[in-house]
Amino acid sequence: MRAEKLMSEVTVESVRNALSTVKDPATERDIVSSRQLGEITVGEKELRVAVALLSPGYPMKGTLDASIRAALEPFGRTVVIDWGLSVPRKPPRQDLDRLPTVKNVLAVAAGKGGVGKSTVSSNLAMALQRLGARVGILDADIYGPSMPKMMGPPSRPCDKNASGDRIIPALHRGIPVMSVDFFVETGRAVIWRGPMIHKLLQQFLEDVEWGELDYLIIDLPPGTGDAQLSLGQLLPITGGVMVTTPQEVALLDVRKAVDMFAKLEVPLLGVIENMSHYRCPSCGHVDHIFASGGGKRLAEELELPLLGQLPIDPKVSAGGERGDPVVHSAPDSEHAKVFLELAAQVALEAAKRHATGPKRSSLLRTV
Ligand SMILES: Nc1ncnc2c1ncn2[C@@H]1O[C@H](COP(=O)(O)OP(=O)(O)OP(=O)(O)O)[C@@H](O)[C@H]1O
Repeated sequence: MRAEKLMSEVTVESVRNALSTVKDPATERDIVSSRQLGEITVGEKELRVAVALLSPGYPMKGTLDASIRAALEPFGRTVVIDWGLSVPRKPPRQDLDRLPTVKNVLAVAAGKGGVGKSTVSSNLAMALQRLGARVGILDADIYGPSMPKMMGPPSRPCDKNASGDRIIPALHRGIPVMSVDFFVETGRAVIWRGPMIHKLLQQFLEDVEWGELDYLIIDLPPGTGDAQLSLGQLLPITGGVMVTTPQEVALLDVRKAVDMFAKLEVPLLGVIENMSHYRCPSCGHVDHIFASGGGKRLAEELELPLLGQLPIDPKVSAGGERGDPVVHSAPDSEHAKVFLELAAQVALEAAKRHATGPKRSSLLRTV
């Protein structure tokens, strides 16, 4: 009798009510008010619900799946969940909305040069794309642009639009890329003062047809210079990720870079430790060539997540040299898996940032 009564009450509304108790584990918000719940279809024997995940490769999908099934269990029907992806957008800010079609801006930074920031940027972009997100890359490393080389030959070069008033970015492996490299003769040095860098970056943001993107990844120059200052002023950055190697000498410079982000009021999403260790392919022995645990200690000190620890791997550097990031050249390899997990963590932290009320970059005045 009880079961019959319950059966007769299965409506779209009752299913929605049941799901309003389900919280997304990343944000702690219920999936109805956060608009993650889509279409509900009530069948004779089946309940079908569409649910959007907030980040690609969402690491807590299993927990959310179990909560939804538990909430719908009393209806006594087979539950089918159609998963989708709906990356939340950075909060609109009229005065700084230079990129209305871009949902999130992620800045990849490093305290010092050569720690693998560009390697991380290129593989992070490829990994987010592989996980289903729409991604672009802005190479803001004005003095040492390496993104076009690392991403391989373009399928479409950077060009002007038909009316000549907008820039169409180059397309590398399906990813729109803008870089100063497109405008400087090979082998020539860029010797620019701060105002010129500011103007160029402003153009890269305002005059480029980026299209609809979930994430625009900015490959920053190392250290604390003009490009960081300009970007902090020009647009709201969802978050920065700090790439470091494990040794103390690299960490000293990271702390300065972290301080700059704080002054620019750009939130940091976490720390990535690159060249964390080397695993011998023959015997499996793990060597910590550049000391061990520095990234973890730094993350703890800054109270930030350690987003990933990337091993030293000749395939990773060979991929960069060849212009074929390992996530693209060997997508099912162990090395690619590390980058895919890292990308999922970065995207998760960006999504959480929206739920917990992001800080906004305003700055410059207070620097
Ligand atoms: N995990 C890794 N395993 C092996 N080689 C790596 C790894 N990460 C980076 N490299 C290599 O280290 C060198 C420096 O990397 P990359 O150019 O990405 O550093 P960067 O921090 O962007 O440098 P820059 O100061 O020029 O901006 C490159 O030759 C790259 O291929």
